[in-house]
Amino acid sequence: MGCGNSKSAAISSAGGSDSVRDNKLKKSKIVFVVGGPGSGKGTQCERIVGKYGFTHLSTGDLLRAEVTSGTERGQRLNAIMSRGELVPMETVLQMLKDAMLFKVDSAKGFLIDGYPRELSQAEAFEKKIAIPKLVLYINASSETMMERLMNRAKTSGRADDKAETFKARLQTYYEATEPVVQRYDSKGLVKKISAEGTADEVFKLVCEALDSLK
Ligand SMILES: Nc1ncnc2c1ncn2[C@@H]1O[C@H](COP(=O)(O)OP(=O)(O)OP(=O)(O)O)[C@@H](O)[C@H]1O
Ligand SMILES: Nc1ncnc2c1ncn2[C@H]1C[C@H](O)[C@@H](COP(=O)(O)O)O1
Ligand SMILES: [Mg+2]
Repeated sequence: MGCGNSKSAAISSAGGSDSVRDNKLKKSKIVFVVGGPGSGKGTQCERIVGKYGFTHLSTGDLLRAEVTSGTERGQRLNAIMSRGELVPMETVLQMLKDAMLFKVDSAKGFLIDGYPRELSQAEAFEKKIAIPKLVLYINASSETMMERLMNRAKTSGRADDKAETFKARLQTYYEATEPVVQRYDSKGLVKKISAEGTADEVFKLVCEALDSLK
């Protein structure tokens, strides 16, 4: 895959035994970026990378790369994603961990965009990878998200940028992902960002939240 997230690539990049590499991950600065479909997670992550030099990993991008590679697994994933449903956690967590291991030596911190999307994903990540330092909750109304996605659909080529799929994704988001925000809020880790303004305005709020991390 484009980001080199295969097990062997991860091993040759990070060096050391499995437990040494796992320990490096455990100590890394991890920020979850959570929000509804089209809220602007990817847009803000791009800007954060520019200013803070974090490594951005989007689970949606990792999955789409697998789809593009044309494997049988990619075809199965594509069918699930086109329906607006979540793919099995084992698949996405292994892809994510491999991608993190590949970058662990050079990353100043990780922006994990689109994961966790359900409570079981949060629990598995904490058990197998690390506890996040912060959760950036990118919050926009369903009307704003719909409008943004319908705009993106004109150029994105994404199979899930359709009105019907948006409704399913939104339902998945409210039912499965919002409880994740509540879980981390109760631990004091959530910074809620209003994403209704322009991308520049939202970025200002994001920077305030990230600066509080130092
Ligand atoms: N603050 C903003 N104001 C207006 N448009 C925005 C803003 N932020 C993002 N957009 C636009 O909205 C669309 C969705 O943004 P983006 O792809 O960043 O969302 P996302 O949360 O990553 O979505 P997904 O979950 O579907 O991957 C894009 O076309 C982007 O350019
Ligand atoms: N963490 C995830 N778990 C299950 N499925 C996922 C995850 N991240 C992405 N996906 C699937 C389902 C989403 O609708 C699509 C697109 O993701 P996005 O983050 O919106 O690009 O991929
Ligand atoms: Mg995105």
